[in-house]
Amino acid sequence: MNINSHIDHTLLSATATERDIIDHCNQAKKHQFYSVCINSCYIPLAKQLLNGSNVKICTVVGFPLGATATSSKVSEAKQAINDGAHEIDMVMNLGFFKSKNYVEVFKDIKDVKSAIGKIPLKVILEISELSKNGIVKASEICLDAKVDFIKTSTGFTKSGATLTAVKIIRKTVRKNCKIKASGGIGDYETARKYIDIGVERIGTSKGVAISNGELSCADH
Ligand SMILES: O=C[C@H](O)COP(=O)(O)O
Repeated sequence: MNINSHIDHTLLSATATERDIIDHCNQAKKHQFYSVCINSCYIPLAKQLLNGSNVKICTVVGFPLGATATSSKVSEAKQAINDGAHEIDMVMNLGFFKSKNYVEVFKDIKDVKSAIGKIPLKVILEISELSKNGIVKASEICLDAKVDFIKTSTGFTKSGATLTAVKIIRKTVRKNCKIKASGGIGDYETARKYIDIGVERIGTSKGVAISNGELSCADH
């Protein structure tokens, strides 16, 4: 199984330089990752670097807190698509969610989904901040909003993806939504475990290590 085709090769650091982005995009082309996942300021540069390749551009919206106004998230998403993004990863409004203001959580997501049309939308739940019941409820809201992927984590909190959380999401959404596991996935064996339980996409800043791990496994 070619795990590289499941990887969103991620570089979301606030201090990422143009040189870093150039190197990142070159890695993505060399390893044929599904996409690069980068901050929106670098979409034009990535578009230029990836022109003619199969590597897609994914960016983040309302990242990493999810606490920006819905209108800001919509505007961010539209601008990103205009600049060349192929997929949008938005962060759910955790404050609204913990306030049990589920209608506003839904509207926040639905407004972005409506604004971007057929462009795939992934919604980041930030599972480290949620109970098991919270993961179920957030997944149900995402289902109602007809998002394309549910994504586990930003990678910017104390912990990231867990197999347990992915299993809860999958049990909730069944085959009605894809799952992206992200945050703390740094080696081939771990990435493979997520793929084996039905995760369609891996968000990771360690794509090269994972890819090399697959190669060394294949050699044995
Ligand atoms: O997918 C987005 C995450 O930021 C990647 O997290 P990571 O740096 O722990 O691989």
